[in-house]
Amino acid sequence: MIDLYEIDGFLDDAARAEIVAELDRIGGAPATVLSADPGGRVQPAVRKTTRLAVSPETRARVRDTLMRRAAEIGAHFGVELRECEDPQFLRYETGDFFVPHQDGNTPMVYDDSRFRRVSAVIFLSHRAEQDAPGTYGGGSLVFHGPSTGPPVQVAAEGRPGSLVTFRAETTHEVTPVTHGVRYTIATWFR
Ligand SMILES: O=C(O)CCC(=O)C(=O)O
Ligand SMILES: [Fe+2]
Repeated sequence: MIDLYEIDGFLDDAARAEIVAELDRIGGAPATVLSADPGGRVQPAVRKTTRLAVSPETRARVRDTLMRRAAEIGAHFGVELRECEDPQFLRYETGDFFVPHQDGNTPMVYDDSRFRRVSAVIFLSHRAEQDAPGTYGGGSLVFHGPSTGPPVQVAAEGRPGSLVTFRAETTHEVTPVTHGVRYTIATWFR
């Protein structure tokens, strides 16, 4: 079973629109992209997305909103969540993706990610089959069931302003974006 805990309207529409406007502004200025390589792309075979450097106020605002729901989210997963990492603001353009991976709490990797208990993704953009301004296509956040069982795949609804949380060891991917720009915020509760 894939255990997802979703909160619709996690960000109200005014807050969501303000964040999108800020991301649109930053997205046009490649110099502000946080990344090791000059193009702002990391490990292109694994992941193609851009992390945007938003203002400290916006980061703090999103983090506060997340922490206000930490007890509720932790109760769902039966774990105590004390803190969350600095939220990452992600921009996926046409062709961008993130291959199946786990965010943490997995025996495969022994690094700081092992302290991640619950992953959280906030959806900011409108999804639409047809290419229309302000929408994106493709870019589904798809969860995969345990490799020991029959193949199970579940896609998040991804309504704008909604939050989806899942155990950090749950395998998930973002399928390639086919048109438009997809913005999400990702963070991890510990
Ligand atoms: O953008 C998303 O929907 C998910 C991002 C993700 O999986 C990650 O940053 O680890
Ligand atoms: Fe992830």
